[in-house]
Amino acid sequence: MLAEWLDQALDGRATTPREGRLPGGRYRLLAPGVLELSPDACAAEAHAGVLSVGVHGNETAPIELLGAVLARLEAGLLTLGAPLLVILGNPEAIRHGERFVETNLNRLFRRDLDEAGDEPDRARTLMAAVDAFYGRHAALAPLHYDLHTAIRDSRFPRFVVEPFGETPTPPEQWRWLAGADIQAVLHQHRHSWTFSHYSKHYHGAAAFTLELGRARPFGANDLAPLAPMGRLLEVLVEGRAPECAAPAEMAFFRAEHELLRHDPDFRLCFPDDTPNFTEFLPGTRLAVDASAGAFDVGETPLSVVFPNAEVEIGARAALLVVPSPPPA
Ligand SMILES: O=C(O)CCC(=O)N[C@@H](CCC(=O)O)C(=O)O
Ligand SMILES: [Zn+2]
Repeated sequence: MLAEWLDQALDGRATTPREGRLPGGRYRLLAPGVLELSPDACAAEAHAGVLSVGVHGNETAPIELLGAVLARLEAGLLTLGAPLLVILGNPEAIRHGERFVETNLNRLFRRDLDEAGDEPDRARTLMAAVDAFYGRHAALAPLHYDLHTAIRDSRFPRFVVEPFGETPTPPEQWRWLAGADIQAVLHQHRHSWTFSHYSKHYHGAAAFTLELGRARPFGANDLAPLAPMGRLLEVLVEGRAPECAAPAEMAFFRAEHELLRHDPDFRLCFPDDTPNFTEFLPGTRLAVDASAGAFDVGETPLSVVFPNAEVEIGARAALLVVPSPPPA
């Protein structure tokens, strides 16, 4: 049923029963592509976990990875031990194989959102589902992993973005992520209104955007490097303690500056296929924008993450980051 749910959410069918049993608990379909799993009893390490995939429709590896975890649960190889909200972010964009249909869903997660349209409506549905889920499980620590893949290669193929926010990330998260073979962490320096930021900002959740390799179409993903991440998802399903590794095995960065596209003629001054975390030396010209002028690297070298000159006007065209010490 659970693996079918993914297929059905994608092709618009709704033949799956809206609720039923699974090993260790029950499932309930709350909205298209939004499924709550409720255990009969919570295991000792249970969190109230939100697992989202497909917020960008062309990022398919996380959908395959989560689908495999749900299939193992359904087959009785796992036993549900924690409440989970499983979300297929933007089914329409996934059907099109596109990052988004009209506008980038992953910039819309704010309570004062007043835009009209399918993606803003989807953001409102998902925010309401997350609010209700954390409200139902207020006794458990809130957690949100929003799984993505990146447009470009990366010096660190598997990395996480820690959203900006007041709530400190629980230290065990760094050990879990290192244990799941995440290679780098990027601390955001300002509000970004992404889905993971929503859970951290409004609910104090331990929340991350996880970048799990490069975006490829369904069937073209190599899931082997994601096996440790798959194991982390499985222990979250079971409410067990994850494998841990030393946080210092990961490289840490913090965002120093955000390049915004102000003008239709905005351009980046480095090749399109420049991998994430490529470092540029002082004096290097990184961008030219007819409205905002040129941006040159100052006295400190800067590394570029998520470069994309084709974003909407006013949106982030790249993050510029510097190394930072691992958390104490
Ligand atoms: O590879 C890229 O340029 C984009 C990959 C992606 O979708 N990244 C997320 C990061 C969200 C965050 O900053 O937490 C995004 O841009 O939405
Ligand atoms: Zn993405």
